[in-house]
Amino acid sequence: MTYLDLSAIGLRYGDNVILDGIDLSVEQGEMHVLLGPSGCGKTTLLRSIAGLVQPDRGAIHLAGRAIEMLHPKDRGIGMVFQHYALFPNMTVRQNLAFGLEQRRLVRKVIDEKIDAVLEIVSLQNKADARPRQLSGGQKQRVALARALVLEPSLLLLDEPLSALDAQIRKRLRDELKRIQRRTGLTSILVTHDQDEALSLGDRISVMNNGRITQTASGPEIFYRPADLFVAKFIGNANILTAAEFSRLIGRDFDQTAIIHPHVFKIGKASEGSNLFEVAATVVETVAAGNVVRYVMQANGIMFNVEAQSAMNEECLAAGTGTTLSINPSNGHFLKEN
Ligand SMILES: Nc1ncnc2c1ncn2[C@@H]1O[C@H](COP(=O)(O)OP(=O)(O)OP(=O)(O)O)[C@@H](O)[C@H]1O
Repeated sequence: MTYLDLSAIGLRYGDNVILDGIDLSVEQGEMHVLLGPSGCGKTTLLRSIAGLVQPDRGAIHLAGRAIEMLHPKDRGIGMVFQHYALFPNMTVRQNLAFGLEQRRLVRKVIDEKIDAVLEIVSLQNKADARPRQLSGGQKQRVALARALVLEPSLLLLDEPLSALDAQIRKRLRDELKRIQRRTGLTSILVTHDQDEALSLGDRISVMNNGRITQTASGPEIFYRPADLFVAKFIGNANILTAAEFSRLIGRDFDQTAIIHPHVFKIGKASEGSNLFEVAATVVETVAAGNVVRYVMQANGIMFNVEAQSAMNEECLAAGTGTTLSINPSNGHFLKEN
């Protein structure tokens, strides 16, 4: 069931079109990710939903109610930003109590709600700490708890992990997914990081120049990008023009081929199959833990190949000749303009 519905949202700043007629439906309980390069309008779209920016046109419905004319505080929407914006002189409990006190709830109810949400974000033992005594990851969990404790009907997350270092970022990413599943809170998360989008999003909308180019599940976006922009932005697929792919496989072909590096198999094709076989030369080898990444060349075309590596198994050295097989049904093909 559609829970949040955006229809024809448009916004200009002067002559610049920032949001160019955005239509988007988000299901109840969904974690929806807005993914796109810097400046494509992700944050502006998120702020439009929250009411912090007023679009020039379009309608926004949340749980069946038109909200585009409502004041931000009347929309029942929670927001978490990249920078935590916690009150530095207040404890974690006081930071969380702030919004609840404004709602004039009695102390006992406030404390119960705070305890419940601290348990969700695993910070029960930090209730009396001040922000300066917390790590970046813990501060961001407090910021998340502060939004959750107000029981919003929609949660908006604007690059919530991007100020954190790589290891904490990955841990908090997994935790965020767990918390979102546990609370069942309909959420929209903005990021420009494809790994984050693919691991967090039930569905992903890829944005470019104020438009949504594709909305689909992570695997669909990854393996079946709707256009070249999405193909280039997501993952590390080999993108070969029709002419290049024709040269590679030695047959006429009239579409751009999107072939992920792990789709190439090292070794001969099994007989009777419809696999293509090409003779290739290893140009470069990088052993990266459980995978080996190769740059290979065949018929004058360079491309990336990725193979699983086993312990005690030699990788192919640069200069080695090998045979590659490709199953075209594991590739994705786009008509050329
Ligand atoms: N108040 C404003 N006045 C004029 N232009 C603005 C304003 N706010 C944003 N913009 C412009 O709108 C465009 C979209 O900005 P937005 O912050 O939504 O992009 P984004 O996709 O979130 O980028 P990033 O990932 O870098 O945060 C940018 O070109 C930006 O310069």
